[in-house]
Amino acid sequence: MAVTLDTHGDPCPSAISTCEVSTHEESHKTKPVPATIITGCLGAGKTTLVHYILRADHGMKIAVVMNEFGEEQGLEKDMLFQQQEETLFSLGEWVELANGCLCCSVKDDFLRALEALMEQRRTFDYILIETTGLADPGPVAASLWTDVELHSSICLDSIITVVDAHNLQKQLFQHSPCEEAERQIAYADVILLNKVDMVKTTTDLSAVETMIKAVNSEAVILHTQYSQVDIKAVLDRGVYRDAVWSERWSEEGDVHEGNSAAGVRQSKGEATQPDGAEFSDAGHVRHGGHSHTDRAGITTLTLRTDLRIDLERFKRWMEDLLWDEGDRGGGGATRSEIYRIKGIVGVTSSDRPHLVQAVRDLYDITEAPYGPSVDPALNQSRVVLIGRILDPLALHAGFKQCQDGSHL
Ligand SMILES: Nc1nc2c(ncn2[C@@H]2O[C@H](COP(=O)(O)OP(=O)(O)OP(=O)(O)O)[C@@H](O)[C@H]2O)c(=O)[nH]1
Repeated sequence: MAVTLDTHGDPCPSAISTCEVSTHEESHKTKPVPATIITGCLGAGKTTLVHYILRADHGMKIAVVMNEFGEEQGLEKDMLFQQQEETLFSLGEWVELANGCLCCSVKDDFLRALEALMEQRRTFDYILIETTGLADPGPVAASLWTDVELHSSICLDSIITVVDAHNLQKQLFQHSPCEEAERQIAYADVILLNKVDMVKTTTDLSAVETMIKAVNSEAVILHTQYSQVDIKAVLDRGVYRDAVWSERWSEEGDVHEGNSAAGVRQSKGEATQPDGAEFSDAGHVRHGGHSHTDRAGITTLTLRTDLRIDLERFKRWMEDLLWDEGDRGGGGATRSEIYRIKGIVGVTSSDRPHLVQAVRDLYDITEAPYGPSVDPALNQSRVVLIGRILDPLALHAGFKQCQDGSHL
């Protein structure tokens, strides 16, 4: 179906097709496949939600499109499969998009990936699109509508924003806010107010809810722990089935190419740090530098080693990174700000890989229950740091001090 565009380039409401969830028995050729966008700040619980949906008993095969920062590529999938005893029964396809945020620099890749995915449409009934924590969901949603080819085969179902109840206040108001937190809330049809277990009092929780409502009073707000939610609340909501969506987005000025706030911010943030630095440390720490520089100056740095990690030293290093407010790693004003850490590390005390997670000041290191994986890539420890003012030399040096002499 061709999309009729109005004078602003927005599809006319009358041109929007309806969609229903298809099943294997029904024709995959004719019905558009519903797609839900899952967005939310770094570490809010988006992947936890994707995993939860993949394990749930909804009878659908799900294709997952995951947008990660370049050097994170493969890590989420490895972490997922380290934690699952069996293949996830509802996983249809898994697509990863790296090297940027799909709301801006990988938008073309995103559309191409969706087109390629649709060639496999018999293998799934539903699409989940997980954005990076820094994505603006507006352009992502808009591109699902404005791509003529895709529009006939995929229909946007809803936008789910996962909010970290423990960190929202910092993300919205502190000196280094998650720039997109507000937009992600603004676009949400459903907000999972997640990590409620980490909020001490009901008064604190109400305050967080008030902050959300100040940005978006229309969205359905659901309180969750580990993103556990009634599946019907997040899949096949059909929010955009009859939605007059163009009014909403044209008012916010996001759909027009070359005129969007996202486009302006994208150019501002490029190359704020030197890229591609290669580090060699007796052949063990093999790669450094970073790949993606975010619009807000947020970068990623991947640390790798094929030496085993001393867990106690590693924990101390993490605590220094996450908790030390003092003069560490370059000192004073240039101190790194770490928002998110993910990793898989081989440790001296166990043959199983350990999964590392940190969100701002909280971290968690757990032994993988079903490892070690046969994946040769896991003969290497990988720790991905996402933050601002990352100092590669200081961080590599700190990571090196956690390493033991023995190889993985
Ligand atoms: N205490 C607590 N921890 C949670 C909850 N939900 C998720 N987590 C933990 O928070 C960490 C981050 O969760 P993820 O699902 O990876 O977050 P994400 O939004 O996908 O993170 P990015 O992809 O980096 O933006 C993990 O260690 C989760 O186990 C929750 O409700 N309570």
